[in-house]
Amino acid sequence: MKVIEAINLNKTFVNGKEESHVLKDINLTIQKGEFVSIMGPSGSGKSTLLYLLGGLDKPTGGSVMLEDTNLGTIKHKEMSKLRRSKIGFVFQFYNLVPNLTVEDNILLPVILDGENPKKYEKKLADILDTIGLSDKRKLTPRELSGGQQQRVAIARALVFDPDIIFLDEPIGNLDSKTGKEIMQLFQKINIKYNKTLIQVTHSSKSAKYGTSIIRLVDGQIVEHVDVCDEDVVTVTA
Ligand SMILES: Nc1ncnc2c1ncn2[C@@H]1O[C@H](COP(=O)(O)OP(=O)(O)OP(=O)(O)O)[C@@H](O)[C@H]1O
Repeated sequence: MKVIEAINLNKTFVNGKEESHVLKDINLTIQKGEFVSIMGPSGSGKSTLLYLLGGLDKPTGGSVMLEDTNLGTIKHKEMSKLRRSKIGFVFQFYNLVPNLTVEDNILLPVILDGENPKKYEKKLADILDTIGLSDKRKLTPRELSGGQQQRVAIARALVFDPDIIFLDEPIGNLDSKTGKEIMQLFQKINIKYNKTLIQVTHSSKSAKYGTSIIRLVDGQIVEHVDVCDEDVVTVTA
């Protein structure tokens, strides 16, 4: 089943008199359950593409369809609703609130949404178990390692049980051992929970935890290929 489709997608930034045409006629389809890695040289438009696919920015031409919804024309209020119910984001820097506990950071989207966090107690316990931080729920981010902080950010992205999770260089700030553990967690989320994941990465090692690779060069897709079976890093969940 198709979850995201980009049709003749273009993005041009205008700074004064200067125009930079960053994405050029991108056409792509992402299927449910895919774990896609967007790769390419610095400045090729990877993050721009991720933000357009996730509805964080609007195209200047063409469209992004999330199932039946056109993200370019959707109203602000509907987009906020969609973000809560269907889409999660994890960034390179964890963006946690320093003086809130692990559990309050995870439940922040629920609290901001005006919902009763008590209703999410079971969900919270399950997510803490998935990310392996059940015993750290009362700590604050400064009492955690970088990898643990990223796990909390992942948990926060999972709280509304989104279908699609967007990852912008999610292990870019971590050492290689911790990065590997986080990639294994994403693979578990992809396989065990059947979530669609889309990540921007510079690392071909981390791309191998996924199912396909999109290569961007100068704002154009030059390749969208499956990760070869022999290359896939398989984790026993
Ligand atoms: N808001 C903006 N205004 C103007 N130009 C922008 C804006 N955002 C991105 N760009 C430009 O678009 C181009 C692509 O940026 P983008 O961040 O998508 O690339 P990237 O492939 O993710 O790069 P990197 O690997 O270095 O993070 C760059 O030249 C950047 O300067």
